[in-house]
Amino acid sequence: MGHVKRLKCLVCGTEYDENEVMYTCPKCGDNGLLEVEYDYESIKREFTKEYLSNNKSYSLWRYLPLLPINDPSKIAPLQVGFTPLYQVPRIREDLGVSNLFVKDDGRNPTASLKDRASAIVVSKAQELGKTEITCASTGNAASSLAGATASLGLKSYIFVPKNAPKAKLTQLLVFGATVFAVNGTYDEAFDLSIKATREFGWYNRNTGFNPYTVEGKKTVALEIAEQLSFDVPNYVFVSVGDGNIISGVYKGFFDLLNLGFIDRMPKIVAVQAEGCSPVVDAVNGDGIIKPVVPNTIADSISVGIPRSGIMAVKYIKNSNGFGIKVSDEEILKAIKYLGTMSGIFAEPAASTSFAGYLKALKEGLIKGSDKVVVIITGNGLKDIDSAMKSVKEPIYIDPTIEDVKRKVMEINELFRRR
Ligand SMILES: Cc1ncc(COP(=O)(O)O)c(C=O)c1O
Ligand SMILES: N[C@@H](CCOP(=O)(O)O)C(=O)O
Repeated sequence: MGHVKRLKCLVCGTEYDENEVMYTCPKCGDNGLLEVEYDYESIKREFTKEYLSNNKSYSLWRYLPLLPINDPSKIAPLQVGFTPLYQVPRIREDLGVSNLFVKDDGRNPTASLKDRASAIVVSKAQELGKTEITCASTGNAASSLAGATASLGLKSYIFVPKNAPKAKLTQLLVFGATVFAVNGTYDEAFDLSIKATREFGWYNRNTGFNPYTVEGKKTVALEIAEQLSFDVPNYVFVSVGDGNIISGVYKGFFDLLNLGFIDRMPKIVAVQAEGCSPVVDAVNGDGIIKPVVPNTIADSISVGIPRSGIMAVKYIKNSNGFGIKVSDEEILKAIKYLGTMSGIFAEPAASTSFAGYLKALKEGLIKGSDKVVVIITGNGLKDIDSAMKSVKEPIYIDPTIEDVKRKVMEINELFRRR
């Protein structure tokens, strides 16, 4: 058995046994997000530094005692997690900063951080005997769910906006999901998937509904802490849509604090696009989420009604973090800068966190000596049409060495004139 003590409603505080409820608090309805609370004293007996040093698993299952899994024989087989934490030396030198790290979570099996949540939810579904799982998504959560269900032979029913980036749609189809391409927004797809859950009895993975997505996403923070030998950063920069990833980041560090692995919490920084910033506005304002009509190139964070928003705002404030907004132009520039200076390829929603870091540094909100981790949440290959907007066209040539020579001379001439 796992070490979950209870589920607690974030809104009214009612406590439930983990077998008592499946999704949100019955008293508060769809707003009643549940937090998963653990028996830290029993975890402490199992999960020690010695346990970690003897552990040969380099995936999120390395942290099994800290996860809500009761039957480890049911866990999903894809290799999720333990993504690289880079020191990015060229960027450090260019910006004159000494302590920057970039966590590349685009290196997960379906190329986004969402794999962490899907691994847990699908394993939970197996424990519950559910073979049909649904979710609403802008594409990444969906492809992670479809990949995880494919690995186990389960069925997935996916609701995505019909204009989701083609690579994300392609992943879904290749993984064999049943795809409902909704003539509407992600927010509409979300409501539809909840209705379908109630209609057909499918298990639902949706963020802000299923309490276990945060538990999967928190493993990114557990890894960051371990990769930094538990000397945690001052700041962690996270792109925000629904606010579920950032809640997971907080929760991971919070668990480690309660277990005595770390002695302070990093400040968690939310980054959103100027055209869709309900969480940042709430964090920097009165704390209340006001839904918006999204308008940003970063499709994955194009979320007008942040379903984990209440939790995200609470956690960001608890950590003494802050929120920052960036323009679409800054998001595209960050894709190019990160790619050119580190070899890391981020999709727009993922480069948003890095754009926020650059802006916070420029505006003096953080110092060059601060220890900072920027999380890259999804791979740039997910949305090459947007990435192409951040770069120039290639040099088109005839297949002759003369043409190559001519172009090289032109390039050298351009450099001389600069
Ligand atoms: C690549 C990427 N980055 C960031 C986010 C934001 O995560 P959240 O919606 O949990 O705030 C998402 C998905 O929502 C995403 O797919
Ligand atoms: N942009 C997200 C929306 C939902 O993702 P989730 O993991 O928070 O449920 C996506 O990737 O679809």
